[in-house]
Amino acid sequence: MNLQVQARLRYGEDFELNVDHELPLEGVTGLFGRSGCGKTSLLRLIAGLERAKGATVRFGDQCWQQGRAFVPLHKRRIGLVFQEHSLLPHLSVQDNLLYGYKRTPAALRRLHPPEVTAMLGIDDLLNRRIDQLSGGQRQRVSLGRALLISPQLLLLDEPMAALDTQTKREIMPFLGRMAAESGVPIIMVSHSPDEIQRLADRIAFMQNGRIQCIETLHQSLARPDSPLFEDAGAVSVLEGALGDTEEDGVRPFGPPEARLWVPNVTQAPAKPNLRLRILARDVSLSLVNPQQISIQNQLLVTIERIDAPRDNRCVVACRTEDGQLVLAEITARAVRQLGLETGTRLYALIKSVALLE
Ligand SMILES: Nc1ncnc2c1ncn2[C@@H]1O[C@H](COP(=O)(O)OP(=O)(O)OP(=O)(O)O)[C@@H](O)[C@H]1O
Repeated sequence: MNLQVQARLRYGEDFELNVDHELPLEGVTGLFGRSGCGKTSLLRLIAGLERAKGATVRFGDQCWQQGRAFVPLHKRRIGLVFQEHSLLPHLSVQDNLLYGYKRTPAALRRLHPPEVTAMLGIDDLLNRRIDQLSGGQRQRVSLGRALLISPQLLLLDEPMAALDTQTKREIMPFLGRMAAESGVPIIMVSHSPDEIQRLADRIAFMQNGRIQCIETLHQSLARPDSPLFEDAGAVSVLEGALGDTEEDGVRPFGPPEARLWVPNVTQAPAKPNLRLRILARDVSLSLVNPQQISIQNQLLVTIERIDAPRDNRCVVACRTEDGQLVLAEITARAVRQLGLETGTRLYALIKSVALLE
């Protein structure tokens, strides 16, 4: 099922949103781009908060806008969460959560308070007033309230932008869990590569009011000029199962043929599907199997691509034995001296990994 959006929306002389795309309605789609590129405008158009003349917005086989037809926000059954929470300050957490739930016809309710409060870790807060909550707790309640109208679609406009780094880290696992467990497709505005790498399944890259392309996260990370590399250089995101902590305090990640070890920074139970981020500059390459070396994470890989050098450094894209891509950033001189080329089998030595919970 797809969301079809075709619209032109002009603000004064300087900005025009001009889109004609279909977004798959499955998992998390990130709308990514610089400030002012039109992400929020597109989200408002999808929500029905903005009404562009002549636009078409179709959700699967439902027509939300076309010709004279226009379905208002409250009839689109969309859950909305913005940067700043929009909770009702005079009501308790419980009453805020139930506000939309009670107004949703019983036949349409698919998500219910007990599962949503457990998913977002807010069971203990139900009797508090909104002004007795931290910023992160308020955003979790906002997410809960949006989910409890059993929406067909969740629209998140930088829900973590107003939070400090520590609180963002605290809320990220809840957002991830919500995306995986609620079954509701999510469109999330973000200008943070970090958030996109953690949460998105696909990304619509926006620039100057247009969608440049829509790619899966892995397609985007496989191209050398990915906009997701702006912050920290080239990055790989591996997906795999996280095992239980072993005696010496590390946890296995991924299948035996592509096994990595991660420090036990989390008390999280073993999980079948988690993401791990590796910065390309933290990966070295070796033609021999290094035995006496302190780096524990060594993967047998095959070179798939060597990018043209930039500032005398090359990104080498390597395929792991379980079919994922690990990027290594090494000097052009090392590429030459080791005689590296497409198809070379060698070892990727990974100095540091970060779990994206
Ligand atoms: N109601 C409005 N009237 C006039 N101009 C507007 C209006 N809303 C947005 N704009 C302009 O349209 C452009 C796109 O804004 P929009 O908020 O969609 O961008 P954005 O990508 O979401 O930015 P940010 O990441 O900073 O939130 C900006 O130049 C903005 O100033």
